[in-house]
Amino acid sequence: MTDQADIPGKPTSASRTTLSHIMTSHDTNLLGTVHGGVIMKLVDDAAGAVAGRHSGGPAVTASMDEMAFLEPVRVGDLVHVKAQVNWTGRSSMEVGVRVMAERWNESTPATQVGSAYLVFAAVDADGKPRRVPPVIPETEQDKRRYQEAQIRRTHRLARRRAIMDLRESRAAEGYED
Ligand SMILES: CC(=O)SCCNC(=O)CCNC(=O)[C@H](O)C(C)(C)COP(=O)(O)OP(=O)(O)OC[C@H]1O[C@@H](n2cnc3c(N)ncnc32)[C@H](O)[C@@H]1OP(=O)(O)O
Repeated sequence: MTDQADIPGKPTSASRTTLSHIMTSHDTNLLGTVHGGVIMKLVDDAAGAVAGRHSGGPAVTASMDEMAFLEPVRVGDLVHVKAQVNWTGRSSMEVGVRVMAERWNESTPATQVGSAYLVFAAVDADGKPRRVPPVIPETEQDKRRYQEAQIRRTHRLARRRAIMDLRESRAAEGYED
């Protein structure tokens, strides 16, 4: 991999994307509202487009966390999935997603119905991580999101390290689970 300092940065706005979709009866759960998995698919699609655009090539979902469903989504809702790169590491990008919904045939303002944070890894033709351009936050909101993403990154790594340490110590004590 080349040194990241060689890769010019890209502003947040260069890859920010909105994916819009009208919910139909095919999207419902047994309660009659829209299935959470349908929303998660749209979230992954929008975030994947952003990660691909920012990194200039293929990118895969490494994790999805903090998927929050704030309000039920209904048949006939026009859903807008807004995604942007919040933060970049060496080969990974945190993409923040905000899910908005409005009635498809009414001019009332859209309300927020969900949010999520996903980590994508940019990969080469062999599926190995490759370096990504550093994201350049532009607005104060972008800068806040960058700082918050760094906090989430620190917590993800600390949680993973703590769990690995626990497993290693249990294995050393002879536990086989
Ligand atoms: C768009 C789609 O639908 S893709 C389909 C679903 N996704 C997939 O199939 C991906 C399957 N997973 C993989 O291919 C691999 O695990 C990869 C590419 C994500 C990571 O590969 P690894 O060999 O573990 O590479 P490595 O440990 O160097 O991680 C690469 C980067 O991803 C980050 N990363 C890896 N796993 C995770 C995770 N679970 N959560 C958050 N970040 C992660 C690392 O911190 C690292 O970031 P950095 O380079 O910015 O420091």
